[in-house]
Amino acid sequence: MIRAGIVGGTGYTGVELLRILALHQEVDVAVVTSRADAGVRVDAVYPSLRGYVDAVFTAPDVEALAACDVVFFATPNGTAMLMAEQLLARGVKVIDLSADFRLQDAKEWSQWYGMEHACPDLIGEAVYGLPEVNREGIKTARLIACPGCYPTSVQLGFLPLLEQGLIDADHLIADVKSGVSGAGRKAELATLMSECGESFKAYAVPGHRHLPEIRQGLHAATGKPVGLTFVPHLTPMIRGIHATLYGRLQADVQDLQALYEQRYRNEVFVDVLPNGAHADTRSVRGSNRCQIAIHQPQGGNTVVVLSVIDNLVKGASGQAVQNMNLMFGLEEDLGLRTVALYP
Ligand SMILES: NC(=O)C1=CN([C@@H]2O[C@H](COP(=O)(O)OP(=O)(O)OC[C@H]3O[C@@H](n4cnc5c(N)ncnc54)[C@H](OP(=O)(O)O)[C@@H]3O)[C@@H](O)[C@H]2O)C=CC1
Ligand SMILES: CC(=O)N[C@@H](CCC(=O)OP(=O)(O)O)C(=O)O
Repeated sequence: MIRAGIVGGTGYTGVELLRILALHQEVDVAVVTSRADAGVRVDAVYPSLRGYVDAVFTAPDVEALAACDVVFFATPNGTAMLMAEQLLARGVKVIDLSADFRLQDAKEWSQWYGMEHACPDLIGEAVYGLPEVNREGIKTARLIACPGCYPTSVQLGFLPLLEQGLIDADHLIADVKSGVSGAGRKAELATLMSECGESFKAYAVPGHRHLPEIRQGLHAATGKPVGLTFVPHLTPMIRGIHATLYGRLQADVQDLQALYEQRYRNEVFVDVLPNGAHADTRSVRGSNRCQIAIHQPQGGNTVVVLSVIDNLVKGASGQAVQNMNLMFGLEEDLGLRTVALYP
């Protein structure tokens, strides 16, 4: 059995990791941390896990975590980078759900995240955990930087077109909506029901910290810097990301549908919907799938891609477990064979 540790087990991505790993036949959750709930049983905080997780929250402690085979960081940005080096030195694999190792340029990371990086030397070693792009690198990695939720939906949606050079990479638009669990479990005015319920708004239009991450991934796909307008929105739903992506075709493409089906034909977690479909977040809720629909309105030269994920699953904890499966030579979908909750 793989001994797993979770730092930040009381947060939304932490409890989602617990939900998935509770039924993963190759994993034993050995350590789960919370500073606020140290000493409290996991199933006392989350009764949904009664009978599935027999563990008590402990304060984060490198010695206890070093006894694990793999440690997931489901913590705010700036936390994993303080412990990753020590754990790696002790032979522990690290899967970081936060943004600490996502950007390859430490200076750019500091500008967007407003802090100095604690271990810039490790950034080059980290493998960006998007299996549909980096599967081979993930298999041999010691340190995984899990993609952000918005970046997962946007990259999977744009990749087939950019890899083939079919759209103008200087003028990409990603208009993306997120449910409120994307903001985490901590109390915040903006995510109170009376603030965000019955309402809908864009935010961070001048620049969101996922912009450089998306640009980095799309640059790698197309081989040159991309021009991207990314506008995130907060919607009054709990889970889900809906990305509406726009690109200007610069070549005559016979069959966009076939292009997407071909690109993702071997991807168990990317589902290209039939021609003319409209993807909805409800159909991926609780599952590790990204569903994609492709449109070319009125046969013009603008392509519209709809890409949906559950931010807590394919956008975070499910993708983290997908990465773990690859790192440990397991079947990629072990523990992740779930059908979305509906309605
Ligand atoms: N929510 C989402 O949809 C997604 C989130 N992410 C990223 O995943 C990470 C976790 O997000 P989320 O679960 O939403 O966050 P939450 O705010 O819901 O949970 C954070 C967790 O981290 C713990 N924690 C906070 N500060 C520290 C610290 N300094 N040291 C150790 N533990 C700490 C908290 O417990 P305690 O304070 O008791 O220790 C809590 O368990 C973030 O980096 C987020 O950006 C990525 C993709 C999607
Ligand atoms: C709705 C909402 O508030 N979403 C978050 C996305 C946070 C997130 O998941 O951030 P990382 O992927 O970088 O860790 C935000 O915009 O800050």
